[in-house]
Amino acid sequence: MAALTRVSGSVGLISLLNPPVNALSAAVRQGIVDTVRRAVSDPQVKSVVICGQNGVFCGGADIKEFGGHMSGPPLVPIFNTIEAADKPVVAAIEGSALGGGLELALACHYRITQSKARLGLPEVSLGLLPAAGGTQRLPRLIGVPAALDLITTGRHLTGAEALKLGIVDQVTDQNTVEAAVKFALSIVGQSLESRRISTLPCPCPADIDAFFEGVMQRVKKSAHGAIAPVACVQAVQAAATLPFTQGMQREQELMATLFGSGQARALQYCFFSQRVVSKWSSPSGSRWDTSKPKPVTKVGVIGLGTMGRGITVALALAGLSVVAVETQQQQMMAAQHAVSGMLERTARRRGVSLVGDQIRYSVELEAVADVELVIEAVFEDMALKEKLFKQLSTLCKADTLLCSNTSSLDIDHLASQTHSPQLVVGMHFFAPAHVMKLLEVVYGPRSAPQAVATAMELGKRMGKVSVAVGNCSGFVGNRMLMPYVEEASFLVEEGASPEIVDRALEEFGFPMGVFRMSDLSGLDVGWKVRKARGLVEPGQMSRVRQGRRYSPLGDLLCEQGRFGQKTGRGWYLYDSAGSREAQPDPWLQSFLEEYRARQGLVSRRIDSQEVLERCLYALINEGFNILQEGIAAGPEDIDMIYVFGYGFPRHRGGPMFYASQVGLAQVLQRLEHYQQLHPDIPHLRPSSLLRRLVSSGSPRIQRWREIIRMPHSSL
Ligand SMILES: CC/C=C\CC(=O)SCCNC(=O)CCNC(=O)[C@H](O)C(C)(C)COP(=O)(O)OP(=O)(O)OC[C@H]1O[C@@H](n2cnc3c(N)ncnc32)[C@H](O)[C@@H]1OP(=O)(O)O
Repeated sequence: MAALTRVSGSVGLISLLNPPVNALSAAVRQGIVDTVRRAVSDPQVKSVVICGQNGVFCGGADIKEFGGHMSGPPLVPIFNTIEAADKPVVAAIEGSALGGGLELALACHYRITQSKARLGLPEVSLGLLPAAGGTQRLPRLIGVPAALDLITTGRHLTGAEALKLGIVDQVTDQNTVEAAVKFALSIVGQSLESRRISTLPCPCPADIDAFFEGVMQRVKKSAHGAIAPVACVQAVQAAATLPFTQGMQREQELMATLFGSGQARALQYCFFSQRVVSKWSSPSGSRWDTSKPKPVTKVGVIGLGTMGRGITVALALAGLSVVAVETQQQQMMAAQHAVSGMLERTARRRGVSLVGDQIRYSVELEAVADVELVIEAVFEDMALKEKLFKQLSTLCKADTLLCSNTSSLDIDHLASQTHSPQLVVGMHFFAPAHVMKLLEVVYGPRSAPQAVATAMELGKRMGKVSVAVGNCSGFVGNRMLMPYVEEASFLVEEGASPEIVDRALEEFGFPMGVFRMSDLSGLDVGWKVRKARGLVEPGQMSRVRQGRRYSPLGDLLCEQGRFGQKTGRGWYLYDSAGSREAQPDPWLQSFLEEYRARQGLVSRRIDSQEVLERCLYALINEGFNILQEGIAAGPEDIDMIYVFGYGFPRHRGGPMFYASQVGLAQVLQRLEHYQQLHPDIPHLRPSSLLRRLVSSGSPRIQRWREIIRMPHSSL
């Protein structure tokens, strides 16, 4: 798993051999031990270069090994041996040097990198910390603030950025291994004293205690309950305050705590789930590996409201040509101005040059006649969309893909308006579309595999996590959201306040609770949807509609003009329209008291456990229904939708993984309990798939797909 050859007479070239990313599996670690020993003891070898096979240096520790019994030599002594070698060792970094891969490079005496290579310590995103000396060597090399930034965020740097920070010694656009070999030849015989990072003092800010106190406060606030970022700060603090050996001990202790935690398991599940969802399949048998995407260079976007603007920006940033269409000149000009501003800000933040000249604006629908793919982003109005799809089907090229950004409408119905229903899919983006990572790609029974593959591929090019899902009202994300939001309203009817509900959900790890989120996105959005479904009865307070329990609270607030942040009042009170500082509203409290009195509801004390169980288990239960119906191919699809689109805390793995950790039997038992108390709430009725999984012994989540596919009685 690692090979040693002698090149240019005296350079020992060690190549890591573990495709695709040369992860540091037990065999690779053993290979490094053996090859380093041979290189160091060979008198003909005067210097050493370590590289990775196939243009990738090393993707870090083998994450697959984390779940089982770890065997083979540990990394820390291997890296210490490399650093202590009396011959210069040079890391030749191509592709990626991540996690243990970068720690290996930091143990070398010199680092040479390709300019486009990706370097970083992303362990925090796996619920871990860089525990092969990364938290102790990096601050010594580049100083505490810069190291903290990289270690607590896990962000990747390019080779060029790494040079600026002082992580690498040289960047090359030529053959990196050849450059490293040449460099290794040039440094033979030079002192290595100053090149052993573990021996360097750690450059620290002046008032170190105050500095770490401030950092810890910031990190805790943005971690939303994740423990790894906090442990990363503690480990770097050890580098700043302790000698190297003691710092390493502290690093190991902190790692041991993280390693066994449920959070690390959840985050590692997310890592693999993100890759699982890219390998999509549909019940019709089409699959990612048998469906070839169509090449797309030019995309039309119809409707330049908030969503259309964000989609236009995301497409332009991905290097595609865009034809952006609005109906009126004035709206088009306003959109053009807004898009330019968004592009400018994003380009500045990402440090890339400005793009924008590949966007053409028009008020004529015919402008999209020659594009390969259209994304419709007009108002959520079926009649309007029907008309548009009919027009597009006539004016676009025969093989143009027609996609809708609808968040809940029937894709199949839209497809039936066109001459080629097989070329219609949903591309459901999340606001702001140029920022949010999630894309739901919605296929109908008639969607061609190539149409799905093309939308998935386009999403990938736009940097999205694309998840293929079946067609149903609300698809996966919004369909599951409905019971979650409804439960929150029922709890408020029964005695909770919006603050109690939101606090419980925020302590669980959501960046915002239901009501703060509703105020942010606008209460009128859900009101419109409920009106379209015939649920709204103006001025009425009845709590049963369409044969099931209904909370009219949201409608009543809208009738008062309380639309949330934009009107300065919603579930909370704001200083002014548009302000973000939510305050509890005494008016709302009296309104709720009066409402409960008129409904004959006796307010009771509701604790955070009930909030979590009722909101989350209702959401999870709908997830099981979705799995059972084949709308989502597996629990990973649902979890990635919730993590990337709905702020579900990543360190909990997503709703379905969370359910598996709580225990399916427990989830079932609590749903049964609440269903008995609230027989008029259908979404608390346990899904038959949940029952089936429990009666199959609650298998590991990785086995659910298999059980879902097994033929079963519907009784
Ligand atoms: C004592 C502890 C010391 C150190 C701790 C660590 O090092 S933890 C690991 C830290 N490293 C990472 O987090 C890097 C993870 N990998 C990536 O970010 C990307 O895979 C990478 C390297 C940038 C390559 O991206 P690319 O898009 O080219 O490929 P993809 O992500 O699809 O990966 C290809 C397949 O390789 C598998 N894989 C990647 N990294 C690892 C890894 N570190 N361990 C095990 N397996 C890894 C990945 O799952 C893909 O597998 P597949 O079966 O094809 O889906």
